[in-house]
Amino acid sequence: MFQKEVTMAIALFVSIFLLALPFLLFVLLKHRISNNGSFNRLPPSPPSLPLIGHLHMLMFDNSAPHLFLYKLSQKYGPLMFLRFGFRPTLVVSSAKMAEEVMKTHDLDFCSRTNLCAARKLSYNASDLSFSPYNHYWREMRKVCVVHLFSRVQKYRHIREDELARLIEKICQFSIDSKPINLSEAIMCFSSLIICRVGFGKRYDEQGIERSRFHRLLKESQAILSSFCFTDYFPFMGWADRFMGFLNRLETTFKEFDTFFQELIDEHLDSNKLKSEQDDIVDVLLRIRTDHNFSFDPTIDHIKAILMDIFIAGTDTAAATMIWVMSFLMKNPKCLKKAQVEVRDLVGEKGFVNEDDVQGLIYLKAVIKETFRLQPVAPLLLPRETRRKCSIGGYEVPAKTLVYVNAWAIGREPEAWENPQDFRPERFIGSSIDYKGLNFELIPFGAGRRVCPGMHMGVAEVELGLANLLYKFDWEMPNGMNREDLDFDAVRGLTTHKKNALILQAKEIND
Ligand code: HEM
Repeated sequence: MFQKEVTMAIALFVSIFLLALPFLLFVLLKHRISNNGSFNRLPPSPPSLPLIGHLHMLMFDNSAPHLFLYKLSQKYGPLMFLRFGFRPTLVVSSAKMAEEVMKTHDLDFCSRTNLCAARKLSYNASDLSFSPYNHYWREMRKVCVVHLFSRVQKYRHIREDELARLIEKICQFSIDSKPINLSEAIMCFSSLIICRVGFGKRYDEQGIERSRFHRLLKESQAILSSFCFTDYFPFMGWADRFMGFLNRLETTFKEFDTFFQELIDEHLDSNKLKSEQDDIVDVLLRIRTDHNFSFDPTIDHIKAILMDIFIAGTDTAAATMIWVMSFLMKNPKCLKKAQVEVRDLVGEKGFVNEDDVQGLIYLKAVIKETFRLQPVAPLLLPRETRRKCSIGGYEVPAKTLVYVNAWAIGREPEAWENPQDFRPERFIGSSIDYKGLNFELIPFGAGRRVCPGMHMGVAEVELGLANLLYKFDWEMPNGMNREDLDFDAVRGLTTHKKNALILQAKEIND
């Protein structure tokens, strides 16, 4: 899809290029002059074409963006400068440079860029994920961390309840000796948790509301990873309109807005605001009136934060669980070790709770190793430089789009002994963690923009996996063996496994 759009973009360009050539040469010359020759000090860059820069390279490469950028960085180094249309882009591909960007120069690199779809869906960047670094973001993030993201323990009963239901579902497949589509079951588990935590609702698994929720989630993910001309060529808004992108964006936004408005109205009507078991909509409505903001918070601000939770919180945890289970299936020794650990620790109790999970050293190491090899947001979220700055001996212009390639960093030979092995043991007894302090492992990012939902996501992943390993033995379905398991990924905001993980579960008490 993305490639088709890029091909059309290039076709359009070829046709207007010759007409616009004199004007473009003038703009280019002016740009060089205004940069005062600073082009010489930019990080290394592959040869580029006039106007489109390096966009054509994306077109001729079939791989996902993090793989494409990784391959290029092998040749041009850990700091690489690209230009996608009119947008200067910096690609960071080593732990050392990531530390420069997200720690030493975090204040210069901690803004977000103004991308067309993200701006619209985030109510003009009134959320946390896509807001530029400014006073609004600082205040909103502080309030959300204190009142929302710190409530991990409050939602423990929801996670444990949904897990019990997931286990029941898998047991049924096990009794019927039928293989289960684990990808689907885990996605369902994760989205039920986020709906209950976020909106206080348990959507019926087959219900209309649930399919509405899923359709909106899929559409928003697709739109956010689609190619939009204006993001790279500011004067090409007409092309987005012509290709129907703006209509699609407007329709999706309206559907979202209606969905959130209905949720908010229901919460206001049901007068739940003083309830003990309040969900995130309740909390947001309450802090809107109780907290002394320096700006006037509106219902649109609340909707924007809900959008964040909806998009950032739903499938990240599920994708992580699916990748971990895939890695374990491929590596039966690791699977066995993880199962022995959890069964020894929990004994006959019948269920692993969140306190038990704290004692699981090997499983935590397996999760870290999976994050090293397959972070679910391999390019994190793109950042933008707030001003011209120097890094690694090079100069980076203001308003440069910055991609930190966490996927490339996880495979960096300098950072790991034998980076090609699968070997969770490397993390046992090691102080390396994913909390944003060790730049060789940054699946949640680092610095001011580090993921605020990390603890919520990890709680769900650890609890879910511990129980899947405790309750069941896992085998490939009839006719398949471990060699058939692939690790192909679909490109998108979150990297999902391309082919569903279908396994045969066997309850250990059988
Ligand atoms: C395993 C699960 C998760 C992973 C791997 C993950 C990963 C990430 C990454 C890589 C970023 C970008 C960090 C950066 O730019 O440096 C991010 C940002 C963010 N995440 Fe997560 N995330 C997860 C779960 C969650 C959950 C459960 C929520 C909410 C309930 C959430 C909310 C957010 C928000 C709001 C941001 C934007 C922060 C900002 O720009 O200020 N995430 N996440």
